[in-house]
Order: sequence, then C-alpha cells, then structure tokens
Amino acid sequence: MKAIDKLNISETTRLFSNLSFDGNKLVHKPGSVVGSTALIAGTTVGAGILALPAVTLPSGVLPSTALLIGVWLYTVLTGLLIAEVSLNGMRHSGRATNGLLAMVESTLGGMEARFAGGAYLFLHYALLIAYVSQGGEILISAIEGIWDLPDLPTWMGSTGFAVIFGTILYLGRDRFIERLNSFFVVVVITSFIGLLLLGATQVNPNSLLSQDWTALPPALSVMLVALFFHNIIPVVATQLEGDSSKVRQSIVVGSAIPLTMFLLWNAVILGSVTPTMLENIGSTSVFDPLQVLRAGDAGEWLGILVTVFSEFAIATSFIGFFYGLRDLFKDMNLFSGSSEASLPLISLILFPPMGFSALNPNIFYTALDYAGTFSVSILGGVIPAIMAWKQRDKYKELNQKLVPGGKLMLVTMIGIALMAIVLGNLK
Ligand SMILES: N[C@@H](Cc1ccccc1)C(=O)O
Repeated sequence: MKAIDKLNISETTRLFSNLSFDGNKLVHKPGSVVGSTALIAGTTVGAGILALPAVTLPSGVLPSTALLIGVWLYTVLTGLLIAEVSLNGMRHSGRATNGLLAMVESTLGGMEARFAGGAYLFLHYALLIAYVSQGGEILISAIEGIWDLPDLPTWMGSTGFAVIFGTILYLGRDRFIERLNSFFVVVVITSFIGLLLLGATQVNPNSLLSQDWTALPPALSVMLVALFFHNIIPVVATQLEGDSSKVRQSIVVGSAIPLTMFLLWNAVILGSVTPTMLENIGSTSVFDPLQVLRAGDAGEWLGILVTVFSEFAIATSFIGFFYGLRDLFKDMNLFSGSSEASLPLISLILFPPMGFSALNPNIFYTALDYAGTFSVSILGGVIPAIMAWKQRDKYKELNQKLVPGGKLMLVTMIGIALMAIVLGNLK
C-alpha cells in the first residue's frame, strides 16, 4: 500500500479516453477544461444579451442584478442535472451521446423525445426570427445613417440580412465560414470591451438607483434565454471523457463568465439612460435603451460601438443556429439525399424568419419571450429534472449525483420552470 502511495499517481476520474488516429499512431485527446469553458461561454452569449436592457429597464439595475444571479443559479443547477444524466448514461450504457435530444430519447423514451424535439425546433425558429428581425433593423438603420437616407421600410432590413447571410452560408466553404465567424467573434469581444470602458465613464449614478421590484417578473423569460446553453452539455461531457469534476468546473465557470458580462452590460446600459431619453417612451411598443444609444443619444462613439457589437453578436449566433437547425432537419431525415446546404433546405430555414420579421417588425422581443416561456423552461428546466429523477430511480445507488437535495430539489426545479411558463402567459 505504502509503495503505491509513494508513486503519487494522479487520480484518474475519466470514464473513457478520446483517441484519434493521426496517420500512423493513436493520439490521446483528453479535451481541455479551458476549451470546454470557452465553448459554453461562447454558446451562452447571443441574442439574449441584446434583449436584456429593454426588459430590465422597468425594474432597474439592483432588482435585475438579483434576478439574473438567481436565474444563473437555476441554469447552473439544471445544467449540472443534464451533465449528471449524460455521465450516468455513459457509465451504464458504455456509450457517449453528443445530442441533448438523443439523451432524452434514451432516458425517457420516444414520446418525450418528440416533445423535446418540438420545443427544440420552436427554440431554433424563435431565435432565428429574433436574429433576422433585429439584425435587419440594425442593418437598415446603419445604412440610413451612413448614406443619410430617409426612413426605409423595416422589411427591407430583415430580408436584406437573411439574403446576405443566407448567400454567404450557401456559397461559402466550411473553412471560409469558420474564419469569418472567428473574425466576427474578435469584433464582438473588442467592441464589447470598448463599449464597457466608454460606457462606464458616462454612467449616470441616479439611473443606477431607480428600482421597482414589481416590474421584475416579465424579465424572467428573456433572462432564461440569455443564460441558456444546455444543448452543448452532452458535447462537453464527451469532449472531457466523462470526467465529472472537469465537466462541473466547465459548466460553473463557463456560465459565470457570461453572467459577469451580462451584469456589467446591464449596469452600463441602464446607467447610460438619462431621464430625458425616458420621456420619449411610447406607450405601445417596447422601449429599448439600445435603440436610443445606437441612434447616438449618449454620444456618437457609444452609438457606433453598440451598433457594431449588436450586429456582430447577432451574426455569430445566426451562423450557429443556422447550422443547428440544418443538423436538426438532417437528423429528422429531411432532405437526406441532398447536399449539405441545398436551396430547399436553406429556404425552409430562412423563409419563416424572413416572413415573420417582415410582418411584425417588433417581433424581436416577442420571439425571445416565447423562446424562454415555451422552450427554455421545458428543455432547460422540466426535462433535466425528470430525466435525473427517472435515472436515479432506475439505477439507485449506482448513480453518481452532481446536484444535491434529492427529490425536493428536482420538484423545486420543475416548479420554477412551470412558474416561468405561467408568468409568460400572464403578460
Ligand atoms: N443563450 C443564447 C441562446 C441559446 C439558445 C439555445 C442554445 C444555446 C444558446 C442567447 O442568448 O442567444
């Protein structure tokens, strides 16, 4: 025993080893926690961050900060439940799955998987609608501003956005799109840092103090979307060879990074809104502080940075979701005979978002609100808890738990998701 202790062998907690063949030998690819953390953080930041200021403005910085931290805790816990189900699934079946829907199917069965598939499809379309409408609106305002044009119809923006990116994705080779996306990510990070630094210098302390806790509930659905990343967890669990402590670390840190970004962003944007800007609030449409800042009301440079950050953040997410929906259709065996990106497939992905955005220019918030209320609550709340419940019952003490609190915790998770659905329907 002593001899073994002295060897000081580092403890191995992985379930299997990822090997790849590099031409003449097998190489061990253990996956890195840093890489997985970045993958989670990158998946999390998307359209949600752009809708946040509009839904948090009515309640103010302090209440919305508290709710954001609460929603983050919730998404971490349900994320860990998905990781738990994924890792135990690997232990018991000896196979790793990469997809959330495949996991639902093997844990709960076909009916539930179809239901989750419906929620997943809805989420993709809702987010694509949000991207096309908002990406188009920012595009058209920028064009009007640069060339000093009169107001152009909003459908031109959304259609233009979808056509431009649809063409790039249709004609571009994978390597080109990967590089384009990486370039966009650099632009997003740079403009975000610039925006925080510049915005922080002109924060209006009085704007930070206003608070109305009763205005908080309508913000819940958008916060759920903003902090959602659960579809990527099975991929991370496989990349990290089923090592539960690495997976746990990636989930906690990978979601804490976006949370920190959201908190800073929320404070800077709400802090830049002055009482005079608020006087212009119309009673019917959603008042979006970002729209006011983009128009240059708090300085030209801040306007440019908000525009660039928003448009490029939308573009990167749009590319991700375009591929996500394409893969979903492929998994459903639609267009299985055709090439990677055929015209009918692209049309099926892009026409509905183009149509909805043209019909309702304000659909950005509605789409994200519906995505949170009907999809994220199910996929990121109810389903993880039910899967963990069923798996824990089936394998009893052989199961390794990642979330404490037993059934009471699972019931609480489901209860919060149901509350989000009810709140979303009350509006
Ligand atoms: N959190 C992402 C949304 C998302 C949905 C589904 C999967 C991954 C991410 C956003 O705010 O845009």
